[in-house]
Amino acid sequence: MTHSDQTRPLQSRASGPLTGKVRVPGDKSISHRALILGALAVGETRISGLLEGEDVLNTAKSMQALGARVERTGDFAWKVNGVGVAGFAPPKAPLDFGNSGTGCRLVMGAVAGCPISAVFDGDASLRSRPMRRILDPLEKMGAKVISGGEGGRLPLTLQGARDPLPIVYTTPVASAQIKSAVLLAGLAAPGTTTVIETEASRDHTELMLKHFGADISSAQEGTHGRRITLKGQPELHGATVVVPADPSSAAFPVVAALIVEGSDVVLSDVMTNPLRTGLFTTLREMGASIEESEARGDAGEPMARLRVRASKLRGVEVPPERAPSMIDEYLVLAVAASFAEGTTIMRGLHELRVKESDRLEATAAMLRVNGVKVEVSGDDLIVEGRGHVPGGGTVATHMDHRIAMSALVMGCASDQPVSVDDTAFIATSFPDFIPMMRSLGAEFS
Ligand SMILES: O=C(O)C1=C[C@@H](OP(=O)(O)O)[C@@H](O)[C@H](O)C1
Ligand SMILES: C=C(OP(=O)(O)O)C(=O)O
Repeated sequence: MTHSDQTRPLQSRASGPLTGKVRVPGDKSISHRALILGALAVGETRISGLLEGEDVLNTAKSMQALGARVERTGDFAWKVNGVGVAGFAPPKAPLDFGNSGTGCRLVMGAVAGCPISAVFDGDASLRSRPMRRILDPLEKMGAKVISGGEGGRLPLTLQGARDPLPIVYTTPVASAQIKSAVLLAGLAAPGTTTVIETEASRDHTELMLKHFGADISSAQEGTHGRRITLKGQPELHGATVVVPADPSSAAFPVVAALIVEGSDVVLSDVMTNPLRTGLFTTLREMGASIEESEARGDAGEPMARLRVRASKLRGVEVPPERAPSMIDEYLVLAVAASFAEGTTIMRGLHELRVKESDRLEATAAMLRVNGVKVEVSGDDLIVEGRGHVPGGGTVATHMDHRIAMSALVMGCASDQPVSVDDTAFIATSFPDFIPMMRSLGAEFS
């Protein structure tokens, strides 16, 4: 899906208490993986609660272009009939992943294990993001880059391996996308593919591979790392996947409820995989009232109901080893930190520089233009909280959904309204964000 070129500005102003019960959309990481594994399995996969955001819809289209049958059977309900491991057919046209790093990089891994070539492309944001980190291990496994931009940038043509080799690979940065690309290519290789990460990243690929019948195991490596071992050439069977609500999307109403006085908001079915909940841990350390109940799980992914009540927050120091478990949440944490009393120091954020935008600089700019004192020091972000935010600024979103949503959350409680230049990219991950926030009482106009 190509993104609409029309920009959609919006303003957010302080409202009365936010109240109500909502279910944010399905988890983006799990939605991509359900479609990809469904396409690599034999038989039928049924997915409920799929995120119908642009990023995931682009992955669905790419699976179809590679030969799987992908059908929408109802609201958030999808059916995939797969082609089997290494069974992708050559796509007739370039695969367009729009704004989505996850879709593009995971599908590169899956294509690398098939004897086909495919053109990978995306929007201006995705074209600027590094792909060498994916291509390096895939080339070791036998895939080849036929053509591509500088530093392996999109658009590029990848030729998959006829006889993929299993490898032992240590990821150079904590990245579930790198890990997943290697594991998906490793499905087609004979023998054992091993990925070692010195800091554990989200493990949805491992959990879902197991759910689809792969022989995969994971062991502790050092203090914070993991060693993942996958036996190649399994027969993956179609499965039923229930997608829990996305904690990275829940982050926005959670922070809004914390900073708007008198708020009391309930979020159902939020995924609570510990490799995704660093934001909730940090907010609790800051004094946030976030109560968890109705804990349950499906296919190894835990979920719970969260009740969030407005809270007085204080500044904290966030250690660098927590970064992988909240990598997409620092923008909205910086908003919470702006409303806290005292300094919040977030350490080890180098990976934020290579997301949909340079999120380290973009977050600092979002705060600065709204009167918050903030500093970027190397890879650290330092926010001086003063208990209130002046607001009054216009935030540049840089084709980045999470900047747009964070800025709108900031405006929910700032002294003056906060404007954003473009909300269009919110549709990549949280298409109902604006109406859902309004249903809780937010004033967006
Ligand atoms: O694997 C995934 O689903 C994701 C991994 C993370 O990226 P990295 O692997 O680049 O850290 C995260 O930022 C992204 O939103 C989703
Ligand atoms: C970084 C993100 O996604 P992706 O890498 O898939 O574009 C995100 O959703 O914040």
